[in-house]
Amino acid sequence: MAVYTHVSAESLAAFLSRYDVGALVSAKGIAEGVENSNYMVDTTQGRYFLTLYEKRVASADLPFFQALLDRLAAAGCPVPRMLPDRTATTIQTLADRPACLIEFLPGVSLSHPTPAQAHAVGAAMADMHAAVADAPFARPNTLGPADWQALFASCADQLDTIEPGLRTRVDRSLTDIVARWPSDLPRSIIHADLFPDNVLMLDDSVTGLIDFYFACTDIRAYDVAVMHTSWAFDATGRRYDDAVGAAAVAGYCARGRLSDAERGALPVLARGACLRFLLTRAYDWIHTPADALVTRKDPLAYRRRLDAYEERNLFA
Ligand SMILES: Nc1ncnc2c1ncn2[C@@H]1O[C@H](COP(=O)(O)OP(=O)(O)OP(=O)(O)O)[C@@H](O)[C@H]1O
Ligand SMILES: N[C@@H](CCO)C(=O)O
Repeated sequence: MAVYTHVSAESLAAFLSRYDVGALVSAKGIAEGVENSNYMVDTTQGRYFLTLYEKRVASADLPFFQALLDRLAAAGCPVPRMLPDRTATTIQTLADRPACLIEFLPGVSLSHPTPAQAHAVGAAMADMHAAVADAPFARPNTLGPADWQALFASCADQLDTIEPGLRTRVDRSLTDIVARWPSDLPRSIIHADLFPDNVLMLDDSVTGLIDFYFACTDIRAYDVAVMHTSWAFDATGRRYDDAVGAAAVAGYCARGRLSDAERGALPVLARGACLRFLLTRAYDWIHTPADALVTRKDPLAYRRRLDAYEERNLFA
């Protein structure tokens, strides 16, 4: 359960009193998620989402996320805006953490998406990219290829405790992927983490794109690759669903465009995505304190995906 920071009812009521959102009725820690502490907050006027930002979100980046969400919402993308209080302050401090009150969106995250649902998500990603095409703000990717070596070094000694041979396995792919990483593909602001648990859906419609806290300026097709790695496999990374993977890419191309060069790069971009999530999951696996109320995500689910992308071209 991702509640690292506990907020007392008294401090939450005082926090809410800065907003025109009514009075606190109830608040519940949200079990999903591993990065931040999240609460679903009900007031006398409605339902809101409260996020306290933890380790991987730098408070200096919050104005970027706020501007991005405002821009996407203005363009009609289904994203939750960060709400301003009565003094127009959006980024607050609560329980010694940066914190924001956020719009609550309807929908549920899928565990077993169908091709039609994956198609809808691909299309929503293309709309998102179009909405930020000329955005006047940017953020570097702090979990891109230039960072993987340091991330690897920070957990290399313990990787074999997760699975014998994992250190050598990761090292081999890391060197090869970084050497092949494309440098000339179109870049834009990307979500960089559009997993099924970061998309809310009702039937085949996308009702929410959430969790933009890894959004950054990077290779646009990398976003498509991240989506493919997370939507086209089951949670364990053992079972690949070609129809779902193909539908996600087709949905993207129905509303956006992938050049031949972007398409040709998808296999190496997907391998890079696998490495990124394998490494952050491994880091968390090793460093999450035993008493943290969080379910650690399995790094091996991404080692298996990495194997699959290295065995054959899943975009052919
Ligand atoms: N604005 C929102 N409206 C409704 N539900 C939301 C909203 N934001 C998040 N949720 C719900 O809360 C869950 C956790 O949120 P989120 O994914 O942002 O957490 P996180 O800790 O940043 O996690 P992770 O990076 O692991 O995905 C989501 O899976 C979703 O069910
Ligand atoms: N979506 C990521 C968590 C954010 O880094 C994962 O499933 O590993």
